[in-house]
Amino acid sequence: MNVVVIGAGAVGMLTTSFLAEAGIHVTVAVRRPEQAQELNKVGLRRVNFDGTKTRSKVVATTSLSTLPHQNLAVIAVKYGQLHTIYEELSALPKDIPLLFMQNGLAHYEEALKLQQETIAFSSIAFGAQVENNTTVLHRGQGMCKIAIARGDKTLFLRLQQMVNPAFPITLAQNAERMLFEKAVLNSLINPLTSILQVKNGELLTNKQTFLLVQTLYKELIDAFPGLESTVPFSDVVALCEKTAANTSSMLADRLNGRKSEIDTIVGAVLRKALNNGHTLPTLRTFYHQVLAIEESGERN
Ligand SMILES: NC(=O)C1=CN([C@@H]2O[C@H](COP(=O)(O)OP(=O)(O)OC[C@H]3O[C@@H](n4cnc5c(N)ncnc54)[C@H](OP(=O)(O)O)[C@@H]3O)[C@@H](O)[C@H]2O)C=CC1
Ligand SMILES: CC(C)(CO)C(=O)C(=O)O
Repeated sequence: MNVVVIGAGAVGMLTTSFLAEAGIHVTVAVRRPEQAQELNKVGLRRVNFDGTKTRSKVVATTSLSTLPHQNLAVIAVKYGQLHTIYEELSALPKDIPLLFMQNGLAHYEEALKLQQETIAFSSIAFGAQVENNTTVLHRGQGMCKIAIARGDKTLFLRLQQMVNPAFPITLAQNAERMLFEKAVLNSLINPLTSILQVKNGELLTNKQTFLLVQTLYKELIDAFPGLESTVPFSDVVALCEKTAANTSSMLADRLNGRKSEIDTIVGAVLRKALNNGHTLPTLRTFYHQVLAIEESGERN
């Protein structure tokens, strides 16, 4: 099987590493020539939770259009970078399934406008952190849920059987609902970790942050009837525990002076709640705090 992964950041490198380990021929499409050169020269290194290292041989390119036919394209750039690749994605053959790995909700409608026959989305409950151009840290084992919004699921069933138990894949039914539930989890974790500059695990171990997570959760379940049964509080705790050592993607953005995904994650949840007549004052405060930090242009 030939798979191209677009974007060799935290999620892209981790996914590439596990796919390559399963015997899949993976090409990574990156935007910086120096990253492509390094990956082609030394391969991709994954540091596992126990400190062991796994090295995979991958092919890296900066040109998506010159690739031979692929069985799947995995899109692992951030939401804010998607607009830079939509044109290239539309130029890919219609029969190449596309798998979008972003957190948040805004990409859902946009991706479905592409011409490809099979469009799938994922909801990731693992942690990944970039160490350098060729090294990724696996920072918490968790499920990669895939939901096929349109098209054929055969390829994803094959993928599910091929990969490593350390990178479990499960198929979900309703892509939009799956993304919403993940956006709720991210709304509980990401803004707080970014504002307070703490790793995910500290949200549980610090009594004050735990209280804030509980307050946010209460607000969310009041606004969305039924949410308590599909995203029980125990899932929030489990995600923080499993990714305890991870720097959330929103904190990673802050530390690297990049614009975060606050609007596609928290902004989207706030807008949905407002449609139900709920303003979510605590979450709204954190939303504006993250935006204010970004607007200040701070550099760490
Ligand atoms: N990190 C995590 O633990 C988790 C992240 N997620 C989600 O996964 C998605 C990806 O996040 P993450 O991996 O952390 O982000 P990163 O910033 O680590 O990676 C994004 C990568 O995309 C690359 N990129 C940007 N534009 C292009 C382009 N035009 N062509 C090729 N590559 C490009 C960037 O390249 P460059 O290095 O050159 O800037 C960067 O390497 C996000 O939506 C995030 O919310 C979900 C769960 C966990
Ligand atoms: C799974 C989790 C919470 C891992 O940190 C994540 O989705 C993120 O960082 O964006």
